[in-house]
Amino acid sequence: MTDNSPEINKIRRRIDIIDDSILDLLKERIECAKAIGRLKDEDKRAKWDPLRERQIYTRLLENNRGVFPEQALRSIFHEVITSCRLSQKKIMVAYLGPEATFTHLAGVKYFGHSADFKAMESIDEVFAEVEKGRTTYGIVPVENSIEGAVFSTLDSFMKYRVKICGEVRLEISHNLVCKSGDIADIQTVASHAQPLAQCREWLKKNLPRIPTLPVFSTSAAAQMAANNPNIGAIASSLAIKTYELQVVVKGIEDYQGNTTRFLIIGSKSPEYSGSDRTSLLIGTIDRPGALSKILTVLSEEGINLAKIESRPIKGKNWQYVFFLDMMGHIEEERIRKGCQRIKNKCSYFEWLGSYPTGGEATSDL
Ligand SMILES: O=C(O)C(=O)C[C@]1(C(=O)O)C=C[C@@H](O)C=C1
Repeated sequence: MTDNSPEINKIRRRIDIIDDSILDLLKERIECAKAIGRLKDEDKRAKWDPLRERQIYTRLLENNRGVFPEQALRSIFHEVITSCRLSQKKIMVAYLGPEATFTHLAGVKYFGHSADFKAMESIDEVFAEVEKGRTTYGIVPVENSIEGAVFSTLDSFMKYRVKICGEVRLEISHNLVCKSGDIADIQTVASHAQPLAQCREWLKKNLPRIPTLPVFSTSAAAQMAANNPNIGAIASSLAIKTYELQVVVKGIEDYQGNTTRFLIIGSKSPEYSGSDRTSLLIGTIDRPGALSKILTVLSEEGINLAKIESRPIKGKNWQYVFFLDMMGHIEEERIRKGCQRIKNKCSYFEWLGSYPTGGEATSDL
């Protein structure tokens, strides 16, 4: 028992009353959300309303006027709103497992702690799970700021019928871990191919004679390290706790600000939110200048192209598809018109979805 001054005890009683009021208000809020959920059911309307959610954050941050730490305020209301949304409709999210991968971390960041998560063994299986309707959503990595595109994700869009529903950015820091925490015990470094590539220079300099072993996820590597004292793993901070490992060296990535962008996939894209991205998958007609004609449409319609990526079509040598990301929502006239004009100039056209932009990358959870 600490011996507190009467002043401290008085303020603590005040804090207890405030916490109880916050809890009462949270209970009242979730009941309101459930009531809206029932009304939306009657009208067969989507539960998720990204525009309304964005308005809530904007209003609260404005009213806060910088008093409560902004990032913390966002995180608190993110948990509150996702929990209210989940009270209207339970969701299950498939992710590239096992537990504690960076994709799992990104999923928790996006959907909050109240969602149910299901670990899959490959990106392909995450897509299959969503397409078959066995989970409401899936989350997959799509690009890294250092290594570029995640090809298996792009290729899966050609194979499965799913829609993009959202995006989330996570700043990634890699840790070298092993069972003892002693670098001298490490005879092999295991990880997913991307983290191994992102730490290539560090490994070459600090562990020059130690072979690397690519495995299907950072968590699989962490699991191997937990079972074998001579295996080091490059893994997330969540994996250290989950698999009871010791940190050898923190932050071994070759470049700072290493950020991965993840996509949320589902059966239906959300409505206009006021700050959206639209993704397309197109095949161009094999004619000189075909791609430049498409880019001209974008500039004529005043559409901002955020990204373009090409992928070879499997089984058709030297033929390519393009993944295009543009700023705006398909419900906006200029995007709808731009897409229609692009469609007329393509051999293949698929709208992959329009969804709220992910904002700043953060590593906090
Ligand atoms: O306002 C609504 O439409 C709600 O369903 C409530 C609520 C919320 O908790 O504030 C929950 C889900 C929606 O995505 C938006 C907001």
